[in-house]
Amino acid sequence: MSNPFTLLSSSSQCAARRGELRTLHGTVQTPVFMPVGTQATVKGVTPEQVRELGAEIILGNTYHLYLRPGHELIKKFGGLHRFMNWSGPILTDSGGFQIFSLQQLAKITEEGAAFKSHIDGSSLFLSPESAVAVQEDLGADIMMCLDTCIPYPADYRQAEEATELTSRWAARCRASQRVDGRLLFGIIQGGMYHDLRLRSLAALQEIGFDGYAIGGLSVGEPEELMYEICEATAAAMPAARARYLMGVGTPRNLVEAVYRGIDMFDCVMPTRNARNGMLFTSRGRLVIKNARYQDDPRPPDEECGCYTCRHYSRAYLRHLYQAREIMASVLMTIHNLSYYTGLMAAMRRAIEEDRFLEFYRDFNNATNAA
Ligand SMILES: CNc1nc2c(CCNC[C@]34C[C@H]5C[C@H](C[C@H](C5)C3)C4)c3nc(N)[nH]c(=O)c3cc2[nH]1
Ligand SMILES: [Zn+2]
Repeated sequence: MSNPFTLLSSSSQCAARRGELRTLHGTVQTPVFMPVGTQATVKGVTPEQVRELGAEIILGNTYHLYLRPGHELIKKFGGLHRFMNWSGPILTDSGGFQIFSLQQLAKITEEGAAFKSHIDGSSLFLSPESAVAVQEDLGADIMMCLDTCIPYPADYRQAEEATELTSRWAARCRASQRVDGRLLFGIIQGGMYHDLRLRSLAALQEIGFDGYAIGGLSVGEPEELMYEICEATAAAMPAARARYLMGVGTPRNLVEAVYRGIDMFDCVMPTRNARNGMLFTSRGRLVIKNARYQDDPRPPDEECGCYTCRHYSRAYLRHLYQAREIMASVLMTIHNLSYYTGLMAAMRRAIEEDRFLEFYRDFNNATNAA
């Protein structure tokens, strides 16, 4: 299998690296942040706005689309790209995480995961084979194996059993995949146990995947522990393949993880927090409903060139938010996603110019000062 990832340059100072990932719908520059489009839309913004604010690839989800409107309907409409009018790459998660985060409703067996729909309570089942088939019906460019996301904390035996099941499911995902140029990533589990992480990675490499994800992090563990597991696992992952840290994270998390050699990220924070009136800026976070912004004429972030920062004041955004206007979510989502894509572009440039350590220090000084 040819390798879709090209390593363009590596920092001489740390594990940060600059690459590109070729997919059927275009090439993605890494490190990259992938905005989340849970139900076939990046909430509150059009695909044109998502493209305009700098996103190259978005994330969809098997679990939600499997439930509503159903992957057969989307397939009938030509797949997720046509259905949602997004012509760029799409990565879909397998649904493993949702099934386990809806823990109380799921029953895990060797065969797969039986669970109750959170929409109408109907009984559903996802096997490794059906999870891959649904992602193929959706037309995903990058698919994720069905895995068991180990909760935190978990004892060694629980983590070991779940990790070994994830490896057996990964082999079934790979074996059931159609040969049509779409990419399939394996997901490393292992809980917070280094030996299980290495065992999980070795089992996935034995099967062979187009890229590898670090799963089972950002599940409530202390940030320092997330960095420790991320660092040790990334260092053991094949340098020639893309590395995806699932569900991460805050701007600081992204910088710390790129420093440790991660290439790809997804997180609901920029979009979800925007809808809750929380803005990310180069000077730290800004909670727009705070009375201090009532007559503040400045844009959210004076160093940001996004549509929202070019045209609107904090006072106006606070007014919209207090008035529960739809435009509040639209404008603040545009800013937060622009901030995230801007941060990734700045990191890509810093790695290209081999000055990532300087970038890392400046970022910490700016956000610590806030
Ligand atoms: C937040 N921390 C975290 N996330 C995680 C995810 C989901 C990634 N985002 C996809 C997702 C998840 C939800 C919310 C949105 C849309 C859709 C449903 C797909 C992003 C994970 N997904 C899988 N398959 N396995 C994990 O171990 C895992 C660990 C995570 N740790
Ligand atoms: Zn902005």
